[in-house]
Amino acid sequence: METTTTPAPATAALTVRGLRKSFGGRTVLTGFDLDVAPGEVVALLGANGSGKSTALKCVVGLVRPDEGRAGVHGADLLDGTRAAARARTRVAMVFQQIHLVRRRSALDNVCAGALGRLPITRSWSPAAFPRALREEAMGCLDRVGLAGRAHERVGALSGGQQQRVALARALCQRAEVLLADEPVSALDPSAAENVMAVMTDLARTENLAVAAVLHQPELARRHADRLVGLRDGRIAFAAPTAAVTADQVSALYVVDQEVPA
Ligand SMILES: Nc1ncnc2c1ncn2[C@@H]1O[C@H](COP(=O)(O)OP(=O)(O)OP(=O)(O)O)[C@@H](O)[C@H]1O
Repeated sequence: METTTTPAPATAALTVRGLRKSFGGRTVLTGFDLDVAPGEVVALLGANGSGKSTALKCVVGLVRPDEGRAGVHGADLLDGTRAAARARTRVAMVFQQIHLVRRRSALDNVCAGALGRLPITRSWSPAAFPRALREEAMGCLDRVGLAGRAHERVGALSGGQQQRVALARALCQRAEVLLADEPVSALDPSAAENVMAVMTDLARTENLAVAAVLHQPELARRHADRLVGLRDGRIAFAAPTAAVTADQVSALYVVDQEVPA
């Protein structure tokens, strides 16, 4: 398959270069580059097993890449130093399976987004969250349209609302980069559209750089500024959304197509 790429944005918040990862001798990701500018939404597309999640997990250190670099505004994320660990707090991750504490309130969960920047003695106790933080968290919930549900248990909220709480938590983390791994795959079409709209709005208004793995190409077309297509662990295309053809997207999902070595 022909690979097409366009130049990276001039000032990227997230810069990824040359990621490679193998599991048990099998290369599942190679030559992975990505740039995401502040306020930009980039969608990662590709068939099951094409390496999308591995790419995002490498960026935040959940998976250790064999090769490659990643940085946020020039600060290295992966060099193993304490500075890199600090830099990783500038990157938030939202998953398909929502990682919230269901028995805690939405507000407490959003406050928890700030744990990485609070003194280490703070415990996971709502009473320990400073008033200023609770006010900030309330503002974050307001940004995703859930201020009115702040004191409800997360477990009582719908999947779409929970995903919006997860986005509010990322805001409270004061993240500059948001990586979302299939954030709407478990949602019905209307909730998926709503969560994508909230995420895109946050990118624009909070200057967040967003990279999202999506399984719905049409949703990606409606919300993303650029599309990155992965096939068999390699980038097949990376271009502004309008420049990517339907055939290029379809080719990502063709099962038995021969791929040049
Ligand atoms: N921890 C692991 N150990 C071994 N193999 C793994 C591991 N994580 C991922 N893989 C393999 O790496 C390949 C890429 O997986 P990855 O989850 O990145 O794909 P994906 O594009 O996100 O797929 P999906 O859309 O199904 O989530 C797959 O073949 C997968 O089985």
